[in-house]
Order: sequence, then structure tokens, then C-alpha cells
Amino acid sequence: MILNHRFDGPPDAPVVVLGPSLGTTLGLWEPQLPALTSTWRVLRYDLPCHGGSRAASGFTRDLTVDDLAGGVLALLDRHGVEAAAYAGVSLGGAVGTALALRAPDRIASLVLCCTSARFGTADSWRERAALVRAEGTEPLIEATRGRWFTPGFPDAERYLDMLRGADPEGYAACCDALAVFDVRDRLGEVRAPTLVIAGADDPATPPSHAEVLAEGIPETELLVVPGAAHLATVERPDVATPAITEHLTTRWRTA
Ligand SMILES: O=C(O)CC1=CCC(=O)O1
Repeated sequence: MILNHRFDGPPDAPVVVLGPSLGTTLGLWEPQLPALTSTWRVLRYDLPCHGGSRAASGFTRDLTVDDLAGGVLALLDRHGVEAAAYAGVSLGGAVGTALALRAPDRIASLVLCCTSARFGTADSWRERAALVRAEGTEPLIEATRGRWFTPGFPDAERYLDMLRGADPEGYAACCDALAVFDVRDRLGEVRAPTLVIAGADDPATPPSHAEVLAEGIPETELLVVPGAAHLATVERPDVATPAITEHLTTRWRTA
């Protein structure tokens, strides 16, 4: 699987990989880019059939989060990156957990934003996948607005346009991947120093999901961001960005 991706920042700096959430693109991380690129070589990627990954090769209907982690490892291999820090939002965070389990020697530090060890029920994801395969992403827009942002967030349309632009089959395949993702009994195996971030008003992955991650992963810190829903890094970059940069700067560990 070849994922659309781009690098920003100094070519010789340590690499941090940034993973997007379901229905968004690598543009999700724009609010953090200026702070991160001062110190890091930032590698952002798009999920299959999202953003610039519309023509991703090797894409199948039975996509799993582990496949996505394999796609990220393929990017690291392609660019000769032995170890990297990783930060991901929601599905992008699940990819980070899968990476930390699959390739512990290559993930030096982890930030899990608004994510979970298990996202709701398999049936709810299968239903959403079926709806999107039948009608596209437009029927999701208003409910998604309410999950992603607290009421009145002024920049919501910019991010909802990413969802409007996602290819329905790619979005549905990511739903299928979320339906079978469950690493609750493997959290104790994660070795990377981990920052867990939750939006205080996130209805999709509420702080109780973050607490499961923070209690299960051995070396964690937990930050609950006030005044933020699911896309807390977008809604409150003033709180999330300094916490992320501090964690990445001070908690890098190689094997
Ligand atoms: O339903 C949503 O949009 C929230 C979400 C769950 C997984 C993900 O990446 O986003």
C-alpha cells in the first residue's frame, strides 16, 4: 500500500509521523505544523482514498488498522527512516498504537489524540460503511460536525470539506477497519513513552476512552483538553500543540 505523503521541516532533523482521523486529510495537522517543523522533519500521510491517496495501490476492501500501520512502515522504509516519533488523531492514533505494537524498535515516542483501543461497536461501523457505500459522505456531514467540534467552532467547514472530498469506498473501508480494531488486551505491550490527549467534550472517543489507554499503556501521561470535541488538536491548538511538542522533545526513546 502506497499512501500519499509529504515531508516538511529540516531534512536532517528527527522524523515525526502525523496520522489523520477518518474522513480528514494530512491537512488536519496544519495547526501544529509551524511549531513542529522548527525541530522535526514532519511526515504526514493520507488514509487510503482520502486527500491525495485516491489512487493508493494495494487497497483492498478488507482493510485493517494493521494494514495501515504496514503502509506507514513502508513509508519509513522507502525513505530510510529507522525510527520515528508518531502522533495520530482518532483512526490515526489507532494506527500509532498498532505501529507501537508491531514495530516497537521503530516508534520512539507516541502521541495518541482523541483515540481509543476500541471504537464503539462493530455493528455501528458496518452500518456507517453501508450508508456511505450507498449514499456517499454527504449524509454524515451534520452528525460529524457535532462529533468533531463544539457548537460554533468557526473553522468547521474547512475540515468538513475534507470529509466531503473523501472517496466513499475509502471511507467505508476505514469504517470496516475500525469495526474489527480492538487492542484493549495488548496495551501493556506498548513500550513507547506515550502522551494521551482527549477532548473534554468529545462524544466519539470521550475521556473515558483515553483513561483506558492511559491506564493500560505502561508509560503514559494524560491531558484532557477543555472546550474541545473530537478534533481537539484543531479546536484547541493553544493547549494541544505545546503538550505535543514538549512530549516529543523530552520523551524520545530508541531501543
Ligand atoms: O465518527 C467520527 O468521525 C469520529 C472518528 C472515529 C474514528 C475516527 O477516526 O474518527
